[in-house]
Amino acid sequence: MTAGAVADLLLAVDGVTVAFDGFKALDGFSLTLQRGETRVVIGPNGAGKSTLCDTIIGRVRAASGRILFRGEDIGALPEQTIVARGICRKFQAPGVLPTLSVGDNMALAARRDRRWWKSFGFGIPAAERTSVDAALAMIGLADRRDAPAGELSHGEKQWLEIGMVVATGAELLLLDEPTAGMGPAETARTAELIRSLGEGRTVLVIDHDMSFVEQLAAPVTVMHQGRFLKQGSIAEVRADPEVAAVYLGHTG
Ligand SMILES: Nc1ncnc2c1ncn2[C@@H]1O[C@H](COP(=O)(O)OP(=O)(O)OP(=O)(O)O)[C@@H](O)[C@H]1O
Repeated sequence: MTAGAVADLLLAVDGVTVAFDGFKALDGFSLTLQRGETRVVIGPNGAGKSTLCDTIIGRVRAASGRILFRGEDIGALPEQTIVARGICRKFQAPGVLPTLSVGDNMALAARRDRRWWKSFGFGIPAAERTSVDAALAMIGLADRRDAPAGELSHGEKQWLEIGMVVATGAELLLLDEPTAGMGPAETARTAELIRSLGEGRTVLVIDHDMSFVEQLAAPVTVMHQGRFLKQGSIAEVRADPEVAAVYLGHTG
């Protein structure tokens, strides 16, 4: 690895093992992410993808191995501290507050001062308003700003939540099955949205919808039984017989 590559290294999952009652959900798993990279992690059910996200964000503890974010070991930090350092996770199910407006959901996510309940209702700082406006425009919901978030379609709620993850200002975004429950048109729009996140963000996407993964046009890491199996373009992993045997063969 060159000196530049080391300087641009944002996340290193280094030989991480996570055991649940002796069962290894992650088994010496390693992965590195460069700043500005979008990476897709795929693998069959139970491969350990969600456990990987849980471990990065501090919800699950590794029995061994290290997780380095910006070169610092975050493996023992509480989830809140990890989030404050710049990692944000979007879960499969949308977690927007349905009675609040689309704009207010976004404003909450954008608040740097987490004591929002003290200041909410007294207006939001100009810088945060700008990031709220930018995030609403990015997800294509600027004209729904005043609508209660509960009135959005399933896909729109997922996009709002992706926008909220972006509005937090986190440098590393973990997107866990962002197309769950979506049809083809919404899936295509989601791929476009994630591609538009561009250079400024580092994004780790977990999914097993192969048409979505193809549309993301990002490097793919394949997991199997908690272990690293392969890495490459979607075309490369699709053509790999070992991958086909454990995963693609099952999905057609
Ligand atoms: N809290 C837990 N306690 C016990 N076993 C768990 C726990 N969490 C996950 N596992 C097991 O660890 C393995 C990996 O699960 P994980 O959810 O990470 O896989 P996944 O690749 O995300 O699967 P899916 O695609 O089905 O979401 C599975 O066998 C699962 O049953």
